[in-house]
Amino acid sequence: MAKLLELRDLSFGYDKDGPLLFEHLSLSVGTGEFLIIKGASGSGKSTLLRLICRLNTPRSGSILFKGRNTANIPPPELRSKVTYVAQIPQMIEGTIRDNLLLSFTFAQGRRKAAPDDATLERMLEAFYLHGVGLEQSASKLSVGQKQRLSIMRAILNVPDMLLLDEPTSALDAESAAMVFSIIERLNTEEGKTLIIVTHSDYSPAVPRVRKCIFRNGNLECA
Ligand SMILES: Nc1ncnc2c1ncn2[C@@H]1O[C@H](COP(=O)(O)OP(=O)(O)OP(=O)(O)O)[C@@H](O)[C@H]1O
Repeated sequence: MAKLLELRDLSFGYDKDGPLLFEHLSLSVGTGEFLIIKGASGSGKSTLLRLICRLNTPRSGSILFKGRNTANIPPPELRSKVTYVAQIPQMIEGTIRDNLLLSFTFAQGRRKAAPDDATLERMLEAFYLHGVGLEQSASKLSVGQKQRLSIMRAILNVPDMLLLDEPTSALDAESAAMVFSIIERLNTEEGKTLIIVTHSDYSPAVPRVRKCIFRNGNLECA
């Protein structure tokens, strides 16, 4: 199986000279894998996702994406291939269309064709955002609606890998099931590699799932 992502002997702590949150952490993720990461609150799950997309910098060790050290990949380029969806959805001031097409306003995103309104509207329906118009202000949406929009925005970016941090934490059971089914299709039909942090009992119905637990600074994967 081709390695897409490799964490090698990674150590990280928030304060330069302070204690380490984890050390000697290694992980290999193959193309098309579906990783679920669980672990107690504060164990370091979000930090790990943030390290992978260069929102944090390791104290030591390296992260390789397609064999390249991510320290040498400019963040916009890396994030167009490895897209992170934060636990607390972030919207820019503007319409829902502005937010969905955000990546296409940057040089990296302009290389891809921006989807038209009809495509965006079909996607809003698929994400149970019926009645939400593209011209509407994004700031007036509920947290659960923003959470779904931020996942849509990440998918529109057409990354190789999606890092989803508790993607359904603000959703009711029905909406959560719908988001998970979309995520599973991305994996099984489009071959996207996924790493999902979740506290839910979610167990995906996909063939290449791997479950990991973050515990005492170690990532234990089945
Ligand atoms: N910006 C920061 N500065 C300093 N410490 C931080 C920062 N962000 C997180 N931490 C600390 O690092 C540890 C790991 O945080 P992280 O958010 O990665 O945990 P988590 O496993 O994702 O938790 P949760 O399940 O509650 O989201 C926690 O002790 C947290 O307080």
